[in-house]
Amino acid sequence: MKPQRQRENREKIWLALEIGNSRLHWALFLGETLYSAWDTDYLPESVIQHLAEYQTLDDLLEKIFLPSQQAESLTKTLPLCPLLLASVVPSQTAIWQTYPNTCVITLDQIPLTGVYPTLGIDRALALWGAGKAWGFPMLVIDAGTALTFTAADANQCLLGGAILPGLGLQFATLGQKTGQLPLVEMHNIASLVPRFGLNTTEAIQSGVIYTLIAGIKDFIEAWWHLCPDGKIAIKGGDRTLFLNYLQALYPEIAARLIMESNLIFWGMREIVINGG
Ligand SMILES: Nc1ncnc2c1ncn2[C@@H]1O[C@H](COP(=O)(O)OP(=O)(O)OP(=O)(O)O)[C@@H](O)[C@H]1O
Ligand SMILES: CC(C)(CO)[C@@H](O)C(=O)NCCC(=O)O
Ligand SMILES: [K+]
Repeated sequence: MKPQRQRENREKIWLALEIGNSRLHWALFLGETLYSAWDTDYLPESVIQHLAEYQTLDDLLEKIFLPSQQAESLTKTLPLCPLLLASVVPSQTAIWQTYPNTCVITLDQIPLTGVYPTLGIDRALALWGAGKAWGFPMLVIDAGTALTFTAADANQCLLGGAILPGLGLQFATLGQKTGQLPLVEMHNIASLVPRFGLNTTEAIQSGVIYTLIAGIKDFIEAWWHLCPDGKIAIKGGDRTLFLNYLQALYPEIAARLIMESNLIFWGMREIVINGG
């Protein structure tokens, strides 16, 4: 085992951080290899400002909650490693720039053509990562805080996409902006909810989930109309739930979906390794 450890240690170690609207998404890379990926809540500003004081990557990872057995002695004596940052939350970007070895990814580093200036870096990176891994034309569905569709043609040119409130936001909005609707969540619901709900919670779950699934199906059909051989990758915190529903309701669509939570990290790796 020892020779392998030595070989790995010679690979460049770097951290990738994607700041989403709900939480932080992390990956630890050894050269081109994604060694570990995990999510955390946002860190308080006071903690981030002190991260620079940690002397080794081990100390840093402990602070950002990497399941400790994975960090192991691999990182014990290494100095703080480069942090590659992609963020769709400007206030958080500013905080993380206080970490000494940070490089913020911007749209101009991604070789997609036809992008518009305010396109989210998460959408661009996920599309680039998916297209580089599985080929273009590619449609990425991000089942995150916002639900997004982002597509590129065979020439790696952005076709565009769509943005709507994601599953959690739809429940939250109903709970917060009405007088008597409860805050509903979808966690731990293994089976399909009934289409015609006979209580308030079931009615909200049905309304949100079945219209979201219908919307996803409609975008996918429009995509295949445009690009019959177009690929589709799905990511984001609600991807499994959506995939389960699609498998039950539209198995022929589900069978063609590529499910991959790390698309943004594949996009970042392309930029680190190949400069795009
Ligand atoms: N542990 C969790 N914490 C927060 N959201 C979760 C969790 N597990 C599943 N989810 C679901 O994930 C969704 C948020 O997705 P995700 O974490 O991908 O969003 P995000 O932080 O905005 O990231 P991104 O911007 O990369 O999409 C919520 O709608 C929620 O229902
Ligand atoms: C749509 C979100 C919130 C999805 O995370 C993000 O990509 C973003 O803030 N985008 C900017 C607007 C755009 O992509 O057109
Ligand atoms: K999001």
